[in-house]
Amino acid sequence: MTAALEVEGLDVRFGLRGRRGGPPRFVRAASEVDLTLHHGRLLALVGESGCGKSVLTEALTGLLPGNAETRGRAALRPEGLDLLTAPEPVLRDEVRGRRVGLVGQSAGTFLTPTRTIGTQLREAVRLLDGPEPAEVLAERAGLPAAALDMYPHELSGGTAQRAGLAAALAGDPAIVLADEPTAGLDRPLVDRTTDLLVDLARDGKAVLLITHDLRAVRRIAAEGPVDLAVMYASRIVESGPAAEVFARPWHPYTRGLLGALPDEGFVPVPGHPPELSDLPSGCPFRPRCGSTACTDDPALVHHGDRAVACHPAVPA
Ligand SMILES: Nc1ncnc2c1ncn2[C@@H]1O[C@H](COP(=O)(O)OP(=O)(O)OP(=O)(O)O)[C@@H](O)[C@H]1O
Repeated sequence: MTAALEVEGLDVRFGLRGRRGGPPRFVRAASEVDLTLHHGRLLALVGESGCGKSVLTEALTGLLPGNAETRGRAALRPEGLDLLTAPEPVLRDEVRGRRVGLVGQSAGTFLTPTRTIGTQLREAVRLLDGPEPAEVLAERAGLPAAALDMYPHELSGGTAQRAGLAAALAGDPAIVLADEPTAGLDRPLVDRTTDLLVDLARDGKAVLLITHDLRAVRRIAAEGPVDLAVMYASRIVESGPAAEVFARPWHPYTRGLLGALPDEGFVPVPGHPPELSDLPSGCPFRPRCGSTACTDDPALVHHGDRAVACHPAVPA
């Protein structure tokens, strides 16, 4: 497997306005995050709302707000350009759209309302020196040819999402970051969109899919080149080939998320995640975990192609 992007020890924290004279306060939105996107594979990043998933894509595209501070490294391969420290003109002119494509939630809302989809796609191709005409991009994104002559308000939610995906592919980026691309879509459209993302991975792209929808990930994991990373309270707590993690989840939080699926018992994970502005020391999952064998060391440790931040959880 060839790495397209290697993230090591990524910390993102946001400064909060504290009481005058009081200690500085921070939200820790990403803590010591290690993850690698590989050409030809899709990495699904899952976790409860507010655990830091979107902040990761913002950090990787230079789109964090002004009160953010980052540490660590996010090296674009092969040459190693660090996305965390690259100057904004480099990110704007060489990275966003050309090497890293971004598909957001409600991607269609990024389209200009007064111009047809075809006009906007052709312009994106021209500006990004894209190798494929708008018609081919539309086909790859599953967008019907007739949609090219339509205006954004004439598209259904699913078609608008595919138009956004086509636009993200205009510069033929090797990496595609999709942040909740299936939010608000019905089940057949969720399946269609996730299948398209798996197809992009099969074509050699490195795809990051951020989602709440574990059921959708389980479906594509059954046959696709799919890895899974589970995030909890700003940390990656488990990762590995998705089919293996679904078959044998190690971390109690991953087991809890799977147990909350409708056909797996529908039992929510008890309790609530901690405030990211007041993270406990040691394992952040401890208050919600039934284990009595804790070592209180939450570092993510690799075991072959899997990794887990819960040492008692690893089978002997
Ligand atoms: N500019 C900011 N200042 C302070 N805190 C912020 C800022 N932006 C985000 N956060 C906090 O960072 C944390 C992570 O946010 P993020 O949007 O990445 O969560 P998420 O896992 O993507 O959630 P969701 O699935 O609901 O989108 C949240 O607690 C959020 O409130």
